[in-house]
Amino acid sequence: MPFLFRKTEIEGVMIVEPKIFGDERGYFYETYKRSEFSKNGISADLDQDNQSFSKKGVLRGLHFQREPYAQGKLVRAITGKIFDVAVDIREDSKTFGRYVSAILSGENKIMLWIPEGFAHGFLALEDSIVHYKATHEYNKTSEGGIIWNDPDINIEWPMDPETISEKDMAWPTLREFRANKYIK
Ligand SMILES: Cc1cn([C@H]2C[C@H](O)[C@@H](COP(=O)(O)OP(=O)(O)O[C@H]3O[C@H](C)C(=O)[C@H](O)[C@H]3O)O2)c(=O)[nH]c1=O
Repeated sequence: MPFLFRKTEIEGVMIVEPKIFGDERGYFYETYKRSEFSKNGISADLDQDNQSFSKKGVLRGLHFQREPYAQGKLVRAITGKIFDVAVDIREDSKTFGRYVSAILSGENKIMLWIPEGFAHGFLALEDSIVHYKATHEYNKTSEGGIIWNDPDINIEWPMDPETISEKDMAWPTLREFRANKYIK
């Protein structure tokens, strides 16, 4: 079994633990396998790969793309350590506005699967290189965001962020986002 899939407290969000093959040279492991992921209900249509480097203390997010460009994401830290967060913004979800967090690191090699309909962000607990696969390609005009310290979501970040982009500081709260969505 090359992967162990574990459910989380939010329907659809999965922790994925790869099987690491270590030997005297180092290690090898599969980071994605269409057949295994599809069997476990994870989309096979991963259209884009991303990689970003974040210095310790950088917070990126909380981002999403609106339909029909909503992105499911398979996130992992290649090096360093991040506090990864997925916020359920699926209007009809019983866990709307709730979040799941996971520590992803080069050391633990754990991946987080985040389905479409979530806002995603992370805080770099160390200098970190993050790689993620996404189910739709980047579509700038459909980009949206929620402010990282939304009081209703109340994410318990493990440390205060040191660097947040101007764009990320300007996102609305989830409550404001929902209200604006219904203003025609
Ligand atoms: C996301 C993206 C960005 N870009 C360009 C646009 C900007 O000129 C530059 C930096 O983009 P941005 O500041 O949005 O990068 P992040 O803050 O890391 O955004 C990501 O952060 C959180 C954690 C996510 O989950 C999203 O995938 C993504 O929004 O890369 C592209 O060319 N393609 C892309 O797919």
